[in-house]
Order: sequence, then C-alpha cells, then structure tokens
Amino acid sequence: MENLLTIIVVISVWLLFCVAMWRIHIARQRNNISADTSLLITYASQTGNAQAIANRYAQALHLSEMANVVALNHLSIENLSSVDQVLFIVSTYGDGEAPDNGNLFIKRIQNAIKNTVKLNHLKFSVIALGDTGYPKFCAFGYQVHQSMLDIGSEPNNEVIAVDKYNEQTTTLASITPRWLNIQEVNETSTKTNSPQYWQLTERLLLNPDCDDEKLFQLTFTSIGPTPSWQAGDLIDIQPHQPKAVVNQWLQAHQYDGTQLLTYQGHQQSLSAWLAMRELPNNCTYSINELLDNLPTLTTRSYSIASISEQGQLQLIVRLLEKEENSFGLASGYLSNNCSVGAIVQGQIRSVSTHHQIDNTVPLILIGAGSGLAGLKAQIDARAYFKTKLNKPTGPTWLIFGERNSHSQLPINKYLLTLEESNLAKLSCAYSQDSKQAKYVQHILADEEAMLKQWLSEGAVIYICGCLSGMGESVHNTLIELLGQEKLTELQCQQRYIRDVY
Ligand SMILES: Cc1cc2nc3c(=O)[nH]c(=O)nc-3n(C[C@H](O)[C@H](O)[C@H](O)COP(=O)(O)O)c2cc1C
Repeated sequence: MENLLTIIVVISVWLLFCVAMWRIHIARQRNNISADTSLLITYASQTGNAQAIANRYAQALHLSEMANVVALNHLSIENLSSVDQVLFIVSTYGDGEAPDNGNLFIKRIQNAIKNTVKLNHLKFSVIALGDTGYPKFCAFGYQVHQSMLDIGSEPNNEVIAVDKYNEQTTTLASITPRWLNIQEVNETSTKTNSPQYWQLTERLLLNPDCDDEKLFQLTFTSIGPTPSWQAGDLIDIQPHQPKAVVNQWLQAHQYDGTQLLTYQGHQQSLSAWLAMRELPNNCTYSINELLDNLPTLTTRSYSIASISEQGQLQLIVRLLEKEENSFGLASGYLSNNCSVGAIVQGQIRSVSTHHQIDNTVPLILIGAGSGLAGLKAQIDARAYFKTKLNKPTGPTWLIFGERNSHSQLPINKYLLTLEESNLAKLSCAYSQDSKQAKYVQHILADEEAMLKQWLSEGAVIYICGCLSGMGESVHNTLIELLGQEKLTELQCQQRYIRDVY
C-alpha cells in the first residue's frame, strides 16, 4: 500500500514537472523570435489572406508558426538584425494603405534610417496582395520593398504582386519566390480547405416598405458537418450570374446552353458551367475552349453574422442596386436570384486578428447597415459565453446606424430585443429621421465622456461596416476624441479592431 502511494506521488510530481516545462517552452516561443532563426516570415493582413499564406509557408517549410511568423507591426529592427532572410507577405488596404497590423512598420524603418541603422546583411522578398480593381494596386507592398532598399537590404527579386488572391485557386507555387525552393513546398499538405456548400434556408427582408436599399438576413445550413468558425470570420461566396444574363449571352454568341460538358471530372450543362464565369462581350472561342478561357467570377467576402455553435450560418447583405433592375453581382445573387433551398458555395476564412477579444472586458461595437453582421456575431458569441457556458461577461455597448427608426421594422425590432434581454446597451443613429441626419460618429462625439470611461475600464472597440463613409468617419472622430497616439496604443493592444470593407 505504502509502495503504491509512493509510486502515485512520484508519477504526479513527474507529470507536474512535464506540464511546467511544456508551459515554459510555449511561453518562450510566444515571447521570442528565436535568435538562431535565419528566415523570418512576416505578414500584414486585414482580412486574413496574407496571414494564412504566411502560416502555409511556415507549415510547408517546417518552421514554427510561433517562432518564425510575426505580424509586421511586431517586427522590430532588432528582429531584423538577427536574421538573414525575411519574407514579407503584405496586403494593401483602404486607398493604397497598410493593413492595421502593419501600419507602424514604414515609420519604424524611417526612424532607424535617421539613426544611421543599416541592414546590409539582410535579403528579402515581398509578396504583395492586392486587387487591380483598386487604383493603387499593391501600393503597400511596393512601399515595404522600397523601405527595405532604403535601409540597405538586398532584394532577392522584384515585388511579387498577386491580384485577387483566392485560397482555392491561387497555388503557393505560383506566388513563391524562386530562392524559397518550391520543391519543399508541398501543396497538398498545406491546402487547408476543400469547397464548402451551404443550403439557403431563409431570407428575411430586414427593412420592408422603406425607400432604402434592401437589407436581407440570410440563413444557411451546411451540407455535411457544420465547419467551425468564430465571431469575426468571413465567408468568401462564389457568385453566380443571373439565369437571364447567361441565356442572353448564349443566344448572342450562338452556343447551345443545354449541351453537356465534362470539365475537371464533373459533367453539367454549358449554362450551368457559365453561371460561374465572366461573360465578355467579345468571345470567339469554340465551345470546347470556353471553360479553359473564361475566368471564374471572383468570390466576394461577407462578415458572418452568427457563430458555429448556433448550427447555422447567417449573413446580412445589402442589395446593391446599380440601375433599375440591375444589381451587384454577389448581392444580387444572394438577395434576388438564389432561391430558398438552393445550394451556395462559400469558403469560411478565419481572421485571427478579429478573434482576440476577451469576453470578460467591456466591448464597444460600432457599425452601420450590413455591418450589423459582424457586430451580431460578436453579440451572439458573448450571449453563448454567458447563457450556455454560464461564464461572466463584460458589458456590451452597441452604437449602430441605420436609416429609418420605425420600430416595426424587423431590424429595429432585433436591436430593441438586444436591449430588452440585457445583451447590449443600445445607441442608435438614424440618418433619415431627424431634421439633421445623425450618424454613429455623432454619437461618439456626444458620448465622449462615456467612451473614455469604458476605455479606462479596458474596453475593446470593434467596428464593422463600410470603410468609406462610416469606417473613415468613425476613425477620424476617434482620433479627434482620443488622439492618434492613444488610438495606435489601442491598436497595438488589439483593442481597436476594424472589420471594414
Ligand atoms: C476596404 C478594402 C480596401 C482595399 N484597398 C486596396 C488597395 O488600395 N489596393 C489594392 O491593391 N488592394 C486593395 N484591397 C484588396 C486587398 O488587398 C486584397 O483583397 C487582399 O487579398 C486582402 O488580403 P488580407 O486578407 O491579407 O488583408 C482592398 C480591400 C479592401 C477590403
């Protein structure tokens, strides 16, 4: 008996020792970029693409994500001094600007140059993500490249500019600089997702009988097991052309839409294939050349409005009306053309910078219109934490802008239930109601004292909605009220998070 007790005590002490050593090892990895690292991968990413690529490289090159991958704002001159090679993977945001987690880097390099620092020993490559639809294509990537030249580092190659990166269609091989030795990059082991399909089960118009652009809440269930995601994640939806557009195009170009075509192992009618393709005015391809030559429509990203624990995926989509009866491709597809019961292809994109919110601290949610999606997911996450897991949560303050205050509108009914069920303190700005239009930034200015009080209690600010207009006005108002320095400090502490598009 005594022997058995001794054995149990020895095993327990050994286990405790192992756990302690493991925790020390993890803590070290978190705090340090290891000194003997010769390659560092750094990313600046607003919506998760550049970060996902950085992690795919780390995986493919058998590097530690914790020790070798770092957000650009966390990359110090000392880190750069201690490595031989740096791979920058940076996207461009706003109007040719840096993503929020990379916006301190250029200044840091410029300051180092002023202090006569040189990084001559260092070689680097920049993979720049962007979209040619924006006037300043990959501008931030080019700025990073130039800054590194200015500080004396040697480029391995020109900037690799990637247009409309898509995890499903852009292979690592096609964007990898040659020196990284592509042989080592095992594509299949680093492909994270296979296509996901969702059935539309409900479409609810949130603002009926209004003159405004229509706002829809869409509910989907997953085909197959529900994948998991967190509040703050996005979904990349594959849009489809309206049927009438495909038929018109087929007729104009004299193709038979009913003809069955087999492509990449799947067979369906030409009409079905073309629904997902760009349809140019001039097209002289033979029917068998079409699928190799017409590009697939670019996916569109939407903030997810629910959490996976609810077992369904929700989106809140504003129908973009271009001219009478002509709609935005993706919003038209989701709001008009795709019938309830239809299957939609959509890939969840994890955005880890949106995840790091401690449920116990106060949360200030700010947004307008379809930005309700990202805010609702945060509220749902807190509600789940509080009611299902029985854990204490910090208070939530929702500052929200819509056009019409009519209390019978489903959107306003939803907002009121949040207050009634104590899920959030509510401050609404309605732009079309009062004599003087009111927007969310006006609420911030009116409630300056309360805003500062919440921040002094450790609040996180989370913004979701359109960047031009709401996002920029809120950003500028916060600078006026708090000062640029304080806002940068909040950003570095992950307490100012923007999910704006
Ligand atoms: C609000 C917004 C602004 C953008 N501005 C630019 C831009 O000025 N130039 C550009 O090349 N790409 C721009 N993009 C495209 C992104 O760089 C591109 O989608 C990229 O894949 C995003 O990568 P990330 O997820 O790592 O942030 C913008 C995207 C968004 C959502």
